[in-house]
Amino acid sequence: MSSGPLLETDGLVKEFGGLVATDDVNLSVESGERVSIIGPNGAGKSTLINLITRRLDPTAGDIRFKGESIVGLEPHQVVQRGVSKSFQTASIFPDLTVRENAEIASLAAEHGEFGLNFLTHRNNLSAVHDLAEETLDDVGLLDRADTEAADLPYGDKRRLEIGIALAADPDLLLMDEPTAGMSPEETQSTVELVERVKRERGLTFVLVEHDMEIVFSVSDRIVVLNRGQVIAEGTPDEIRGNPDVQEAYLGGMEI
Ligand SMILES: Nc1ncnc2c1ncn2[C@@H]1O[C@H](COP(=O)(O)OP(=O)(O)OP(=O)(O)O)[C@@H](O)[C@H]1O
Repeated sequence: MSSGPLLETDGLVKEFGGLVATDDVNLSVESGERVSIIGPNGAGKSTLINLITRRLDPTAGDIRFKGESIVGLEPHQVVQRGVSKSFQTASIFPDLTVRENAEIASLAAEHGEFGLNFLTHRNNLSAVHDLAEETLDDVGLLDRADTEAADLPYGDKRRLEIGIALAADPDLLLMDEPTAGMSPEETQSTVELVERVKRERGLTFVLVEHDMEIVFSVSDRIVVLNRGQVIAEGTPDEIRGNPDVQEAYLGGMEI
């Protein structure tokens, strides 16, 4: 394992037809760092995340995790290397209980493409059980462990999604708009959850988020994308007053 950044993109480009969604992005995330990616609609934030998780193939450039290129890997292999993604993905199995969902997530990270054979053995795998239990406790769902996931209220489902991502015990957690569609109360409790996990697990994360209050409260560093390019990066204080950032958001939100 190298002593360089945990995650590094090098000249990363993604084109869709004639549209350049990611334009020569050089992103670097140190272990233990919390980085938020912001930018107006269509700036390329989700594309960048999907490139890192290998849901999309880059047109050019490289992505290194722990010093090794991951561009040739399948999505599940990236998870096994230690990258988890939460939100905006249908990661929950609705017919299974909350606990089973968390256990499957830890199994999947351990074993890669999982099959039913792992499910039948899950009760013997105490490490998997313990990690799932600990994770449900972290996300405040332990008392609902035996509930079918489909029966959870919306906010709890989103917490379970975080739990599923954490149950893989990731070195890097990617979060794409964790509070989208949430009520103010659910948003508040998700922010508290992210802050607690940040504190207790010392997790490295990359967050895509429109809500500036959240971004400014949880980030060590903010990277601003506009039309696929990084136009600014810095601490929350540096970004708040940056004229290029204000310009990119003109007509959009005040930050
Ligand atoms: N699969 C795709 N095929 C074609 N164009 C795409 C595809 N995915 C994204 N795009 C385009 O790439 C650009 C960047 O989109 P992306 O979703 O990454 O932006 P974003 O910053 O996440 O936006 P938002 O804040 O609205 O979610 C947009 O112009 C979008 O229309």
